[in-house]
Amino acid sequence: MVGWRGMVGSVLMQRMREENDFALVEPVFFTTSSVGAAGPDVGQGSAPLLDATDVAQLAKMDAIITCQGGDYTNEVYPKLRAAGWKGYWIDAASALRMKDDAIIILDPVNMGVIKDGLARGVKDYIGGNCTVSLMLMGVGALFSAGLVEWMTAMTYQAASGAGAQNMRELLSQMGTLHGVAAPMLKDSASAILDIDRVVTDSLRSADFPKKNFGAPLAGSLIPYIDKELESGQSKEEWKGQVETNKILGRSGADITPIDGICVRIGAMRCHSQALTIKLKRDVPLDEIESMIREANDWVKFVPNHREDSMRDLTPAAVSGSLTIPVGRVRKLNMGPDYLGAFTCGDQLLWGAAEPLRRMLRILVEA
Ligand SMILES: NC(=O)C1=CN([C@@H]2O[C@H](COP(=O)(O)OP(=O)(O)OC[C@H]3O[C@@H](n4cnc5c(N)ncnc54)[C@H](OP(=O)(O)O)[C@@H]3O)[C@@H](O)[C@H]2O)C=CC1
Ligand SMILES: N[C@@H](CC(=O)OP(=O)(O)O)C(=O)O
Repeated sequence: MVGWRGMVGSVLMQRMREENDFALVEPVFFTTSSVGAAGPDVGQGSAPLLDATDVAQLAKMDAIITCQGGDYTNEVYPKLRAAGWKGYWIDAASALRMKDDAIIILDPVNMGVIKDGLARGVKDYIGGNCTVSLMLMGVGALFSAGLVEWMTAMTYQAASGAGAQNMRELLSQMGTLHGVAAPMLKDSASAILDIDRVVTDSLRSADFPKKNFGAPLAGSLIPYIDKELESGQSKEEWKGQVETNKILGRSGADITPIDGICVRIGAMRCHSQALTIKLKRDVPLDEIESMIREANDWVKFVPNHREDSMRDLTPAAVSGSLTIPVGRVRKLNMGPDYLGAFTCGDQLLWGAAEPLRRMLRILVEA
């Protein structure tokens, strides 16, 4: 295990402990920074941490799970394969995702693709982009049933997707804004436009804490995630179509067009998405509801009512859980084959750590 103490890695460790996964394997812990320090005790005693760049040590492993990030993958993976290592590489980073002989893992949606990969001797199993995985956990059944002609996903992505430092910075920004307004908030007679003015001045001030995001997020939003591409899409937006189709095992003429605009908002660790789905035919809403409900054990269909939506379809309700609520499901004004939906999910769980630990189980149980 590499990258086990970072943010994604810590969630992975927590889930593996909860599910007693460590009892099934002989875990060996690596580090890029603290070689020789005591490794975690996951029920088999603690051993000194090994060097995560030592190819000879890594090559002794049957499988490597890494949450260390794309730079690490790009540095170490080619050396390991060049040294003849034939083990399984399970990775949270995007670096190898679109490689021809890599499978993007989301087993409740694409177990068939994973099993086919194992049978063909594929050795690289990579976690998908968080928004893509969370969307497919919610409405993947409609894709699998061949009902989707195209889809747009307009996202509302949490600070955690940008990293641990960004979660801290979001809270610092919130604190700063509250700080400038606090004296006036205490005075119930103060004018709301005066409060708004000091808050806006603070958002625009050079001192506002934005080193990590590069822009205010609290009290604002950031309509761009990941790198800029020549297509006009951000890289996060580009991933929507290529990764969804790859997860579903579709290529060439079978590809379903997907596009949208990805936006960072001030949630902590849950990504939300507003979906517009062009159906290939007019499917009754009760059939759509059944398909979504029955797709997997984690999806939760939320009736399209105000109270249910406010209670169950929010980052506050979902954070820290594996539940994927799908709600606001209704036919849009454009016609009976246009479906609207809203979904939300913890991007550190189904969006990052959970598919990795489940892949390890699939290997152990194969
Ligand atoms: N953030 C996200 O939402 C998602 C991230 N990913 C992928 O996972 C990768 C890892 O992301 P993330 O977990 O956010 O990265 P982190 O920055 O939290 O952790 C990465 C590494 O930093 C090192 N590190 C140094 N100082 C500390 C410290 N004080 N506490 C913990 N770790 C420390 C650890 O390596 P060491 O022990 O070797 O020092 C750790 O494994 C990303 O690069 C991305 O590719 C994938 C999906 C979602
Ligand atoms: N890009 C995602 C997080 C992430 O790590 O995605 P990917 O695994 O595709 O690089 C976000 O910022 O919310």
